[in-house]
Amino acid sequence: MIKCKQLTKRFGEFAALNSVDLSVQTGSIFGLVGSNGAGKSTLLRTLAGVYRPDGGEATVNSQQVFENREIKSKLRFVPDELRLPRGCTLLSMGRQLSGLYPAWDEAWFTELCMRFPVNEKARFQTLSKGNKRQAGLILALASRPEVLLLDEIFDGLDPVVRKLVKQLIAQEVADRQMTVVLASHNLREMEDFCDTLALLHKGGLILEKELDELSLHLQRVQAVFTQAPPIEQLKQRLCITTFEQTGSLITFVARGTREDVLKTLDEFEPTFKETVPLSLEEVFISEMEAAGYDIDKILG
Ligand SMILES: Nc1ncnc2c1ncn2[C@@H]1O[C@H](COP(=O)(O)OP(=O)(O)OP(=O)(O)O)[C@@H](O)[C@H]1O
Repeated sequence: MIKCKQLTKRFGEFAALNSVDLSVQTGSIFGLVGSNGAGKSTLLRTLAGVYRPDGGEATVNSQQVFENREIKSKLRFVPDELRLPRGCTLLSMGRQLSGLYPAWDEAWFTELCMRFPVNEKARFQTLSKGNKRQAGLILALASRPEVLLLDEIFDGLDPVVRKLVKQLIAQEVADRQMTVVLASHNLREMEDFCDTLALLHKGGLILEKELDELSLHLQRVQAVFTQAPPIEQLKQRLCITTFEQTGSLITFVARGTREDVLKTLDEFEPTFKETVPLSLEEVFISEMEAAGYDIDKILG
């Protein structure tokens, strides 16, 4: 399990991470979202042991990560801009890393090089941005890490490769209980992939929820009434987060299970009712507004 307790990281006087508490279950995929400068990369780098915390702690399996060789050998971090020594290729890097990571799997490395459309013999500097990312991920996966930390891994990848990346990671999580933390700006990308999502803002964690919990407890409902319903009473009976009325059609988002919300709505005798799925972005926006945050200022 990964844990951050009151984790703080400063650059000079500026706190890029400010007393962050979070835990990531072993064998889960944890998504970090937030606007530019929220602290996502700093959090990943601190979890990877690149930065020493200035306060609190970051642990993997109850051990501090910073300057801990044993933990670091089980963990791989793929930064958003991977830099490798001049002149090296994916193949030559693989040879070097095979001696450094005890769990390195050469057969898996060869298979990954075949499955990704990247030239393993080309000089790394000459690869495209997307191919560099793929190379970084191949090197990380081939070392069979227990913990995989990914910064904007989907950026610059085409849809076919994005799907392959998701498949491979999901397979490693299912087969070996690998734990994944990934940062992204793109909520939609995380929607069908993460078990838990956390939102960082100005170095603080403002929301952390399991995806099932997020989507099961908010319903968007459309309903039609022959006679205007008592709106205030309806709002009181249902825990409504957003409400709109266009003629006889009302649309609202309410908290609760689908069954409970529709049952309560029946008391007002609509002539028509249906629930419409909410996107993860909409769920997040409702949750943020409920927590008193101005979403436009946060997600930019
Ligand atoms: N090495 C550094 N020195 C000084 N300030 C830094 C350093 N690294 C990050 N910061 C600052 O810390 C804050 C958080 O940066 P970080 O890169 O973690 O954000 P982010 O959420 O990953 O942003 P983005 O989505 O733009 O990549 C920013 O204000 C950034 O300018």
